[in-house]
Amino acid sequence: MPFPNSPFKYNFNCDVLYKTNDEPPHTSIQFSKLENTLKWLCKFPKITSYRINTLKCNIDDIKTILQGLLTQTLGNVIVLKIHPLLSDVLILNHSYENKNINSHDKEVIIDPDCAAAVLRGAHIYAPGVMGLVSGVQLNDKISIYADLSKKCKKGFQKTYTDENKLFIGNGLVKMRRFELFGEDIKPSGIAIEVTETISGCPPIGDKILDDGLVLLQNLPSIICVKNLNPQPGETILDMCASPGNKTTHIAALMKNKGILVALDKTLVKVKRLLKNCEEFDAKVYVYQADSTKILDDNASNEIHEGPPFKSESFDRILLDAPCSALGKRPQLYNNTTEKVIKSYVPLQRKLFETAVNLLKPNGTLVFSTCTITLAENEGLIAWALKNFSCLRLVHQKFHLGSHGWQGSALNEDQRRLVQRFDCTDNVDSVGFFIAGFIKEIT
Ligand SMILES: C[S@@+](CC[C@H](N)C(=O)[O-])C[C@H]1O[C@@H](n2cnc3c(N)ncnc32)[C@H](O)[C@@H]1O
Repeated sequence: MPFPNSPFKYNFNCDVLYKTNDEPPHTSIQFSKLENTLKWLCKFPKITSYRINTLKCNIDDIKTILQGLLTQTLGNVIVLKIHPLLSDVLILNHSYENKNINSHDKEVIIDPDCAAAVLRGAHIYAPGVMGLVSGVQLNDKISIYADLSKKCKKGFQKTYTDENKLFIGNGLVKMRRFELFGEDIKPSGIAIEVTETISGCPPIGDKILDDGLVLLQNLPSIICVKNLNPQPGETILDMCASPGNKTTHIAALMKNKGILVALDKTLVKVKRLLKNCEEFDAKVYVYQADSTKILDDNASNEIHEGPPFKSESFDRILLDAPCSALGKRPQLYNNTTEKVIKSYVPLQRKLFETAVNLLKPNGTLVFSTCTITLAENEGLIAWALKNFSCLRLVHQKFHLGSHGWQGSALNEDQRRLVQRFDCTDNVDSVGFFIAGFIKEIT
């Protein structure tokens, strides 16, 4: 099948992307804009970025190791560079697409989420495998197909003939059928080692992730923390922190000096956050908490002892809010609904209000989401500016995205201060939004 034009299973009114929850429906939405956005969501980014953990290593050493790995895997095709503006980031441009790679007779069928990870450089882990033709042996060459209908039954053993089967690359078999499928079998580990994909992204992602030296992290996420601008010795709060990709970056920029508190609502996510902080040698005070309920002016505990906290406790706060997460790329299958997409704004407003109260005068608040809807981004910022007169929207030093969308939510000047990563920017990364505020001294 040709590459898909939309990740969404259900059609929804495009207003859900292009208007705030408070506005009446637009009449003038350009449908070509929607079409471009949906196509862009399905496509893989042409850039891969790695953040180096400066608490444990230096970028030149890691560049040499990674370039060695790349050369070993692909020859000298791809050159790794230090990002011109971000001294702790290595980037790979793989702007060619491997359209002409040949397929093999044997095939493996994987689910769409696993396929999206493969297109970004991951190998295929056992849980992502849906079907594998019978008779394959270890190290057989095999072609990889994504099941975009999500109809393939686990353990399927013939050639899959569904019309929504998408060829995404080739690999080598590392697990056989009896190791993958069966009533009592809960397989783990790499099932297929990917050798080439249609995205051109080199399959080295997983090999470097284990030891807390390097993180495969999208540029907008990195820029978000750079704009928070954490300083050694400060008191900083990461309100929605798990898995900790931004927390560990904040700790590195603070050089582990000061107080960094990271919270998440869910216990399993807190455990993951703790593990990552440990792996990255990041000094972080981690707690399980609902960040809408962490403000209490009668609190008598020290900040590093965890919530609740008094008003004006923190120099800087990151609110990387729970959101509809529509910015992930590539996205090959998404069964979300209009109702779910619209459900995040009330929670984001509560979290935001708590953040404003917890911020010291002159403190910095960064709000971000990994989604593209107007309501959760420009709409939320317009609401914040209307309700918190102490807040001033500020210029972001690292501004690589495009400006905010036109529409009733923000005026021209305000739109220039927020940054949006979507199909209108020059970065070609994932969908993301960042706004930075200073709390004025009143
Ligand atoms: C976008 S993710 C955060 C990603 C993280 N900042 C990173 O870069 O690795 C949002 C997180 O918010 C958490 N969350 C949702 N509601 C919350 C609440 N009321 N209080 C605290 N955390 C919450 C979710 O469990 C989820 O882990």
